[in-house]
Amino acid sequence: MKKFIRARARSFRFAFAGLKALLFTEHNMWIHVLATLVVVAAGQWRGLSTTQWSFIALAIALVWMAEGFNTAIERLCNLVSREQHPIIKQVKDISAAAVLIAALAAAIIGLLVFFGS
Ligand SMILES: Nc1ncnc2c1ncn2[C@@H]1O[C@H](COP(=O)(O)OP(=O)(O)OP(=O)(O)O)[C@@H](O)[C@H]1O
Repeated sequence: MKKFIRARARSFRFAFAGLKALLFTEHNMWIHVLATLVVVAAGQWRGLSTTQWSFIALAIALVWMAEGFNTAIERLCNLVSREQHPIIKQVKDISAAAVLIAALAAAIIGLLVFFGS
C-alpha cells in the first residue's frame, strides 16, 4: 500500500512538472491563463449558478487540455525532425486546429452563459 501511494505521488509530481513546463514555456498558455482569470472574475461578479460554473469549468479545461496536447505534439515533432516535412506540417496544423476548435467551443459556451437568456 505504501509503495502504491508513493508511486501515485510520483505520477502527480510528474504531471505538475508538465503543468509548470506548459505554463512557463508556452506563450499561448499566458493568453489562456489571462482569459481564465477574466472569465472567473466575470463569473464571480455575475454570480453564476452551479450549472453555469460547471460549463465554464469544462470550457476552461477543454482549452487548457487542447493546448497541452498541442504543445506536446509540437515538441515531439521538433524532436522527430527539424527539417521541413509535409507530414510534420500536417501534424502541427491539425494539432493547432484542435486548439482552435476547443477555443471556439469555449467562446460559444461563454457567450451562452454570460449573454444567453
Ligand atoms: N518541421 C516542419 N516541417 C514542415 N512544416 C512545419 C515544420 N515546423 C513547422 N511547420 C509549419 O510552419 C508553420 C508555422 O508553424 P509554427 O509557428 O508552429 O512554427 P514552429 O517552428 O513549429 O514554432 P514553435 O516555435 O512553436 O515550434 C505551420 O504551418 C507549421 O505546421
